[in-house]
This record gives sequence, C-alpha cells and structure tokens, in this order.
Amino acid sequence: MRRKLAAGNWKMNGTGAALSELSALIAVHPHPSCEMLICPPAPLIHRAAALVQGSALAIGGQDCHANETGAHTGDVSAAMLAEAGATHVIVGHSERREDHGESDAQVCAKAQAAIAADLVAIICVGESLAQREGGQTLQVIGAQLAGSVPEQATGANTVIAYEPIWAIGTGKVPTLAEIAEVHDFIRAELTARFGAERAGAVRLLYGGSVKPSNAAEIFAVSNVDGALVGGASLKATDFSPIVAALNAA
Ligand SMILES: O=C[C@H](O)COP(=O)(O)O
Repeated sequence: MRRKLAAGNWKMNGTGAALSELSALIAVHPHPSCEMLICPPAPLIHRAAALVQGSALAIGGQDCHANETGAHTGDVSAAMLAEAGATHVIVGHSERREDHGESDAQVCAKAQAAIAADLVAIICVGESLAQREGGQTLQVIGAQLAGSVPEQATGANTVIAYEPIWAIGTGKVPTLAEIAEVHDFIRAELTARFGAERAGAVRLLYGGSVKPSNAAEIFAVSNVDGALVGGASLKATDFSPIVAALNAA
C-alpha cells in the first residue's frame, strides 16, 4: 500500500517569516494519514527542519548537485541537504530543466546522488503545451522516465511527479482522464522496467495548479498518490485543505 504524499514546493519564495506557515500546518494536521512535505528555498532548510522536528511535517530541498563536493559555485550537494535536515529533494523540475538546461542524464545523476545521501528523490517529468498538442505526451514522458529514473529506484527512495509544464502556475489543469492516462502510463513504464512489485511501490504525484478547489477530484484519479503543489503550498490556509483532501482520499 503506497502512503500518500502531499508535497509543497515553495520555489524561490519565502523568507524566515514564512516559517510560521509550517507551524500552522503542523497545528492543523498533527497526525495526518498522508505524508506532508514542504520544500523551502535552500537557505531556510536548516531552520525549517529544526522547527518541524518531531512533527508529521518533513522538509525537502528543491534541487541538488550530482557531485558530493567540488568547484560548483552556488550549488548544494545532496549530503549537505541531508545534514541540514532534509529528507527529500526534488530533481528535474521543469523550471530547472528550462532555466539551467538540465538533461535527463543530469537529472538521473542528481537522483542517484540524492539516493546515495539517503534522501528520497522526487523526479519530475512533464510535457510542454506544444508537445501535448502535437500528440507527443506519452512519448515525451516515456523518454524522460527512461533517462531520468536511475536503476536503483525503489518505492522507498523515489517518487515520480508528473507536472505538465503548461499547467504549472497557470490555473490550467488537464482533464481527469488526461491525468489518469499519463499516471497509468508511468505506472506501466515503471512496471515494464522494474517489475510489478517494485514499480507498484513507487508513488506518483500530480503537479500543476493543484488547489483546494480541485484537489479532491484529482486525488480520486487512478494512480495519483498525492500532489506536488507550488503556489498553493505557500500559505497553510491553502495547503491545509489539500492535505485534508488527500487524507480523505
Ligand atoms: O512544483 C510544483 C509545481 O511546479 C506546480 O506549481 P503550481 O502548483 O504553482 O502550479
């Protein structure tokens, strides 16, 4: 049985004052039936992890370098995130793939580094609007999965997040049938590669304009094990009903 995961990605938002949102979240959901995760900007991870210690809320990073150490100005290693208190890290988010030209191979190397540092790698995949309109969605997702998911992936160390790029921060959401089609496809691809038991343990998150108003219907979709939420994770008052919907799913 896969444990559901409500994950929030603050992206480049939030200063120390925003940490009060974590306290509010813990207060509303002291013992959720799903896992709760917030990925704040890197400078806040240590403080955030100290604040949530002993609670049901976990803290993650938004990216890591593939190497353990070295001359990589501005980058952060997976081990550094873990030492700061992170338990998860997002890799291959479309904003990283686009802003930093990250390839599937680089995303795969980052996921391997995360797993080696005992972090759960949340590997993002997703098609652009042009790719969807061109009927290439499953082909694109299949190639991203093949290139970005490392051989050692298991349900314990890897989560896959499906985020259609055109749905991120736009208020546009695929139909439930479209979400189901991609999530079922991802499950099938993982099953073909890793076998049913191993693939069946990997959680699949949907991301892209998840809000309190649409969370429940998305969580009822086949093979949706939770969400990776951007904008609506910044405020506890928005993220909390999403957690509640997942708890109830
Ligand atoms: O990582 C989160 C996603 O990019 C979704 O962002 P959004 O919920 O603001 O659309």
